[in-house]
Amino acid sequence: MAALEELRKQLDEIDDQMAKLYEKRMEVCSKVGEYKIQSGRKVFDRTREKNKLLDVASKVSGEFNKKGIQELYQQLMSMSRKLQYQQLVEAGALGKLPFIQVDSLEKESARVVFQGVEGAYGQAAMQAYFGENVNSFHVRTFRDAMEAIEEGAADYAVLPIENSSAGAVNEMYDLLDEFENYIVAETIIPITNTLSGLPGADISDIQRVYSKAEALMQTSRFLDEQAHWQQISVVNTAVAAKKILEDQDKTQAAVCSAYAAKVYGLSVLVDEINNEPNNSTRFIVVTNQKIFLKEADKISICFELPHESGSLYRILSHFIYNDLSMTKIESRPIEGRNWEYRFFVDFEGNMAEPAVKNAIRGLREEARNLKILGNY
Ligand SMILES: C=C(O[C@@H]1C=C(C(=O)O)C=C[C@H]1O)C(=O)O
Repeated sequence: MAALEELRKQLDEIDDQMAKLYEKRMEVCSKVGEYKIQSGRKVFDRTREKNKLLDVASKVSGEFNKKGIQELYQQLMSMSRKLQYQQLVEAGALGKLPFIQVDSLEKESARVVFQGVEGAYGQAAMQAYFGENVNSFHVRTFRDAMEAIEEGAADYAVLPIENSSAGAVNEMYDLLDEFENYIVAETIIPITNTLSGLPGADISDIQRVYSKAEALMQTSRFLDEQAHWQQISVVNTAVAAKKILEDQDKTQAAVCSAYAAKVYGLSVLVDEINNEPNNSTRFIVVTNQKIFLKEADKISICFELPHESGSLYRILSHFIYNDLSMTKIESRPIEGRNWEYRFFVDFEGNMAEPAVKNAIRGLREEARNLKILGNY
């Protein structure tokens, strides 16, 4: 016991020195920051940091210590950069915001596009955000919707980005990177499947059930209880509902939303037949203008990283040191570059806040092809 106390005393003495040296180092870094503000030089100097890591590693012995001191210095230099970015913010040297702040969106006169057909969940999400009387049209694919926005054929698109049980809609992430369109809002709607049939039909009449394959799977427990029901897959839940109306056959039913049932004049025979209750989908509202709402509190970005050990760690440190809470991270393969990835990160904040400006500044310097997908 006495030996431990003695050793800890030694550690305390060393740490006293280290703390003083840390403070001294940061003071010098702050002078470097002032110099950079005056001279307009960039905060991050990749070559200098690389050399510094080699230099400190050469001053200690053994692989374990070489790695350890490099890790320590990566952290020290990251903190030094954070301090300098803060100085830049305080000196007002961060320039204009990359997006224009608006008080509200012009919802009434807007023309909005969704993917699918009448009665699709995308339409329900659109109406949840823009109201039932919205001026809208629909297109066949997500890409068609993104093109309609880019060309200006529509002011906004409402598109799914994530389902609570099935996860990310991968194609949307790729399209957000590819197109110069931006997220301005999001809306979450419950995805509650029903069994719907012709008015007057009874559940005992049913012999065939139509729906999209995913919806048949999401409701498999309910459907499989009726062993004699034939399950038939069609392209869309709303298409299934439409078929029931057109065929006028009481033995047929659709697995679709209550909304699609309403659109095609069907009766809900059994409500909420999902295996998983609380199944919901998050939809984003996309436009071709770089705007954000005053009360926006979430930012989505994407970036690529150099193939180096620690590069993701260094990027993520910008969130930590600016006290920003990261809410989501996804990665997608980069087309044409096997086993390289583009990262998509959501974090809390508004672009007008200094901490966010600070983080974006740092991220832009250190990540490749940083793109701000929107603040909403
Ligand atoms: C302090 C500087 O700024 C940054 C931080 C460094 C450090 O803490 O040693 C090194 C290079 C820069 O990325 C500098 O440019 O010297």
